[in-house]
Amino acid sequence: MTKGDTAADSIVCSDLSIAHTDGRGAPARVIDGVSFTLGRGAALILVGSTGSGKSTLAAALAGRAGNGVSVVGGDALVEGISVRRPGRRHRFLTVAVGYLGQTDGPSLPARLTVSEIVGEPVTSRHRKVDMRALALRIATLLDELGLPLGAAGKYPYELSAGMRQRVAIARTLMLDPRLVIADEPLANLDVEAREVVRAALERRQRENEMSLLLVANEAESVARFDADVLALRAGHAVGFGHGIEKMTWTPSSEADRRLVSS
Ligand SMILES: Nc1ncnc2c1ncn2[C@@H]1O[C@H](COP(=O)(O)OP(=O)(O)OP(=O)(O)O)[C@@H](O)[C@H]1O
Repeated sequence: MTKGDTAADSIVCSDLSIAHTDGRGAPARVIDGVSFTLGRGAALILVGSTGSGKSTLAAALAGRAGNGVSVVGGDALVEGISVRRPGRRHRFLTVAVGYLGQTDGPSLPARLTVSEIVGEPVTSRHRKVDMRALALRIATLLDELGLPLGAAGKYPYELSAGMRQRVAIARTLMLDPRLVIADEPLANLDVEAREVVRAALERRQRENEMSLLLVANEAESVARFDADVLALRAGHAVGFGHGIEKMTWTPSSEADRRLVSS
């Protein structure tokens, strides 16, 4: 597949297993045999208690699994690219998929301005950059996300936690990704800012058929993005359905059900 092609589905995850190794003992499986399909322009919300593997799965699907994390079974095609063996197409995967990690907002690079942070996906990939066009694009994104005029020149320490989170989201959207994978995108946001972020994502879903995979333990986003819900417990899929009401659960998943409906 070249950059212009579009895979029929955004994600086809087939019996995927992922392990963490700390360099000492045997690898520990943190995702075990997970399967699902995310269609073009559709949304999937990952739910589950802490440590259930949501962040590990999200990062691996985005091609951003860290050191010591590896696919040990099955595979996932993300925008047509195997996350198990992406090879030279890893670069394309990171362009096609806008990724927001759980700590991206709180840990923005301290020495860069907001403008440099949001523009980095462009400046790090292209030798020649039209700086005026880039500045305009950054300003438009910041404005869409409700950040004040003047934020572009500020450093992370000058911003509130909610502003930093929205800067990280602007960076995620910078390259107009086909798919956004975002780990707790609404963390640190007040009600108003949550709505601004949901609107920005939903508009791209509706107008550009951008697909969404979100880690989010909250019901409002499920309805807003008309999402499928996949519940994880200890790396296993224990519930799945379109919207919370229509989920099918494995037996003995009472606690997981309460987590989703709360
Ligand atoms: N770098 C790592 N090395 C070894 N084990 C890890 C590493 N990162 C996470 N784990 C383990 O993998 C499992 C899944 O963690 P993960 O962060 O993916 O879960 P989560 O559902 O996203 O949790 P949370 O909601 O707290 O973010 C946990 O048991 C965790 O301890």
